[in-house]
Amino acid sequence: MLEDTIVAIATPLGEGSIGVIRISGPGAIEAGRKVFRPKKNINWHIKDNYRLVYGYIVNPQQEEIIDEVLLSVMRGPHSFTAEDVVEISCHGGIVPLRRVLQLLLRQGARLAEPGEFSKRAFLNGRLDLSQAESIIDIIRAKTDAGAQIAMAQLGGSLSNKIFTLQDKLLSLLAQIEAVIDFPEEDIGEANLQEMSRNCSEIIKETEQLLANAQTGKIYREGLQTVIVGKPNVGKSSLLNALLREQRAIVTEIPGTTRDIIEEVINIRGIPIKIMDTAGLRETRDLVEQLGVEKSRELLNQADLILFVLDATTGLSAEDYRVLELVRDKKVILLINKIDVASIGFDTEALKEFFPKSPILKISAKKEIGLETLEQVIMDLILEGKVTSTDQVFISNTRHKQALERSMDHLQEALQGMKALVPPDLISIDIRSAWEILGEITGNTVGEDLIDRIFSDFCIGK
Ligand SMILES: Nc1nc2c(c(=O)[nH]1)N(C=O)[C@@H](CNc1ccc(C(=O)N[C@@H](CCC(=O)O)C(=O)O)cc1)CN2
Ligand SMILES: Nc1nc2c(ncn2[C@@H]2O[C@H](COP(=O)(O)OP(=O)(O)OP(=O)(O)O)[C@@H](O)[C@H]2O)c(=O)[nH]1
Ligand SMILES: [Mg+2]
Repeated sequence: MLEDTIVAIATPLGEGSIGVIRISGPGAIEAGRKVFRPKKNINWHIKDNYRLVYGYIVNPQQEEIIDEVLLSVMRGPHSFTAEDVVEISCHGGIVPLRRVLQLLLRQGARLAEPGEFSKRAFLNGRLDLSQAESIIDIIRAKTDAGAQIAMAQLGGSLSNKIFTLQDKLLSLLAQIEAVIDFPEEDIGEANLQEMSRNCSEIIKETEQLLANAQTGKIYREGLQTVIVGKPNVGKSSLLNALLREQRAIVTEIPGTTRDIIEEVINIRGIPIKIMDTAGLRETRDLVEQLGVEKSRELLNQADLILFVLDATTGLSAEDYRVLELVRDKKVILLINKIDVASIGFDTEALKEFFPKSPILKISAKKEIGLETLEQVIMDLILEGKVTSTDQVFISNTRHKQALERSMDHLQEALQGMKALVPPDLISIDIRSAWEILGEITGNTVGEDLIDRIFSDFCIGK
């Protein structure tokens, strides 16, 4: 157990109906006792946890009433941090909260670092690392589905999966160690086959987890969508139409947009981060050049490209140059300005270039075809999969990378078995795979990583 007592304002600073201050640690109850005057005389050492008591926060030196509050005591280990916790619900304004906080700091509590309550819950074994990380995902969830996935993770869905994989790795390791311990016994063919089978099984399960990582990430972080195309095709008009707001400047002059304009829209529950970019072309204008450069960089990180073409001009060499840049991306081709289009657009040529990409005819200006576009975006994101949010989702890049590294070792081990590599070498890979999986739940991580993860949390969390 940690020795010091921490305190923080747990609710956002601003005008609210109530604001909560949370104290945790061995001195929490003592600190609370010194500043709280219950309205009715109660025995402070009440045994019933979770009782809400009405009273006042009083500056003990001056007998000055600072706020009218409700206070609760949660004795460790039956609390969020597994330590003694006191919560004070004040009136939700900056001044009462700050004054109560100051008062508690004078009683020997220290200001909590960001994420320190959750970190204590982790260090005290109430939550593992992936569960603790899910808390921040719940807070930052942008949609219902995102929150649901994070809640499942808080419930231990991912941890359980990882523990199962780790168990299987340990069994495999035991098999291999047996061979190492008794080197005189040849690794029989049957034995070897079973080890390979078990290893392949674990690889398959890891693959399955990784397979939905992309969808998980989208639910968690939203979909990075970039609108691209040559100048003047109507990219900014499209952004405005999707936002239903005149956000970006639209003119008939090619090269209007220079900076990246970023907004989030909500398409049927999935957060879509839409970025309007400078039209891609060779240019002598320095400012425009920088914009073009930024657009190109953005393309690499994009999950989805909305490629805008101009129906009034038809396909040009310039279009092809830009199309070339997004060849290996998820692309939706939009033929814009169909409200005035006179030229027949050669969609066959486009289809050849992008056989898998949907082609839609729209008018950003007249708002034609936008609903279809939203539907197509949804279909493309979910890839026709009916995603039920109760499967185990990998949504966090840290978890995904750990799985991938673990996978590398598993592949190496499997190859080793097939190539009759000495078993002690194979066991090193299996051990590494096991250890890396432990980074997800936190049973094999260093202090540095733990500090880094929790410092990303908000203050008071
Ligand atoms: N006021 C308040 N609301 C809150 C929190 C909090 O700390 N304070 N939470 C914080 O983020 C979340 C709730 N999380 C919590 C998780 C565990 C325990 C807890 O006391 N667990 C004990 C007792 C369980 C039981 O009664 O069975 C335990 O696990 O031993 C409390 C809150 C959201 N709402
Ligand atoms: N008729 C018609 N005109 C459109 C449509 N969409 C855009 N325009 C016009 O096309 C011109 C360019 O529109 P923008 O949205 O600024 O084009 P852009 O692709 O953002 O241009 P840059 O920022 O310069 O790359 C403007 O005059 C728009 O009004 C459309 O669907 N129909
Ligand atoms: Mg523009």
